[in-house]
Amino acid sequence: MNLVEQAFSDSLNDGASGRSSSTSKGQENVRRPIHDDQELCNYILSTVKAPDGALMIRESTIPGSGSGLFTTRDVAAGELIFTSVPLVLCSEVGEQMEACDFCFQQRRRVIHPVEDRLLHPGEVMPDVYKCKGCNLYQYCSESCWQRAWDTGHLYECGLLADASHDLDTRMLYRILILLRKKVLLPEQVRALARLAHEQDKYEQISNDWQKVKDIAAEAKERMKSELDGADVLRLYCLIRCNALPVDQTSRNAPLGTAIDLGAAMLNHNCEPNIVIIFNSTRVEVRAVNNLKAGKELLHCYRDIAYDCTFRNPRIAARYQFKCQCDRCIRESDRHYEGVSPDIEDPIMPILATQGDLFAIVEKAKLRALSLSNPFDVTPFLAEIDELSEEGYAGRRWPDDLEPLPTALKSLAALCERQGDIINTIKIRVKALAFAKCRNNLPYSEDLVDFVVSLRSFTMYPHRKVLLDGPLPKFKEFQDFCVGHMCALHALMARFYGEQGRVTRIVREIMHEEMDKYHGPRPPTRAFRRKFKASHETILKWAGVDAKSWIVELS
Ligand SMILES: C[S@@+](CC[C@H](N)C(=O)[O-])C[C@H]1O[C@@H](n2cnc3c(N)ncnc32)[C@H](O)[C@@H]1O
Repeated sequence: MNLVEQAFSDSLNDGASGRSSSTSKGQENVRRPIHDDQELCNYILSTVKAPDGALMIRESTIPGSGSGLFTTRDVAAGELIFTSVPLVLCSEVGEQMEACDFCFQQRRRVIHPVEDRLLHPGEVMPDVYKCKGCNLYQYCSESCWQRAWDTGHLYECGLLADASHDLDTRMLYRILILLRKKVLLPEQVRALARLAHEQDKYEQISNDWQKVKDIAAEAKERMKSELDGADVLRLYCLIRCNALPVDQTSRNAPLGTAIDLGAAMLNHNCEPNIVIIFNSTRVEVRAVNNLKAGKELLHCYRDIAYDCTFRNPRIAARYQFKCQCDRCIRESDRHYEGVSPDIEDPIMPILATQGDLFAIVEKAKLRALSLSNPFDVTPFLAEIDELSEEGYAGRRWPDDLEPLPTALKSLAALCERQGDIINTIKIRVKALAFAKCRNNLPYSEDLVDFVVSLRSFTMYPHRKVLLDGPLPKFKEFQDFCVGHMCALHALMARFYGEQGRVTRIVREIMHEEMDKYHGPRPPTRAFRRKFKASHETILKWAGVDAKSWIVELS
């Protein structure tokens, strides 16, 4: 074992009062809390950039959840709390993946990955560059590949033949090789080794414990690690508990995963008070609410837009805890209210409908992508309606309950691909009106897509369909578009900061839109009145109740 591996192993075993029961029988494995080790806390806090003394690691306010990260100053909504550069990053790979394993620029959204602008209609990104050695990792360009090679890929490339596509497994390979080649520093790996791992819970509860052990054993072999097999297994559990999705949109399609010491101190709540944005490879943590000094910073680990029936099993499987926050309790209670007495447990039929809704979208995708068939969205919308009628354990599926809004958004995206702009807008209006929470990243991303499609519609006032269809008038679409642009800009400033790249892009298109607009200026009362009336007309046209989507323009 080299010095770095030794430091890692010593710290893994020093952080616990004993080894895992699987490695040293009879000894209980109790992890020493991070907040009890001031030196470690100081080191972790030194890895993040925050105003002096603005953060603190203490015992979490969530019972039984160990340590947590707290702000020691008042923070306003939208303010940057800290930034950091992760210790290790690892990108998704595979046919559909476009993530660059060096710079992690977001290529899968309507915003250009590096230039400060939206993509032009039909604009496609250049092809990704695949490493010729491993034929696995992908890069934006040869120069990104070269930089990735120089900073570590050269050590792992030759060991990755037929390697797993699973992200956690590749993160494990990568960390093992960085330890072996002493790319990480001893103080970094000492802190890494002290992160939560929940190995005992995995071992007792997880159905795939044998698989977990096999993956760790294969990783040790493949990466020629000299760490003890038990330490490699612990490292794998630790990755699963702490890896942060590299996701600039929170739409469940991360570009990869990252281990960041500061972010690894954040505990989970389904109604988070912070948001994490990846700006290329940099982690940016912002407040979503005004936070008083002394408040614990809480992040939603995953699936924020989804309901607890979908979100909780995924969180439990990965992080080994059952979330008991107020939102989970509210959502769970709702499923039991008003259920017919002959239904023993409403959860099973609800899960079945969730699956069926996803299946309709898959069918629509196949249909839309098949060359032989012109795509008509109507039968799929009808199927969704039919399923919704009784799908909520014999009652009507609630409009705001996922995956209904997501299914509609997916159908709208298919319509957009086919150039069916009217249905794109109509279905998107419906999906956004059904959104349950309008204070999170996935919603802001949906709003970006929405205003972009609206803009492409309002750009052409003489479009035939606007002149003779039974549609709201062009002016009403314009009021609607300008109002939503303003709402989007305010939301972006909160998530990305006033000077964030995405906020600047949105601001620019908002100004372009306003330059063409001849009505009263937002946010005057006259504009707000006009916007409200046009909003109601368009929602009615899309078949939704105006009260279901009220936009406050400030
Ligand atoms: C990324 S770490 C967060 C820091 C961790 N609390 C620590 O002491 O190192 C994730 C782990 O924290 C714990 N945790 C986070 N949020 C929790 C919650 N809401 N309820 C219970 N445990 C939680 C779980 O053990 C989870 O695997």
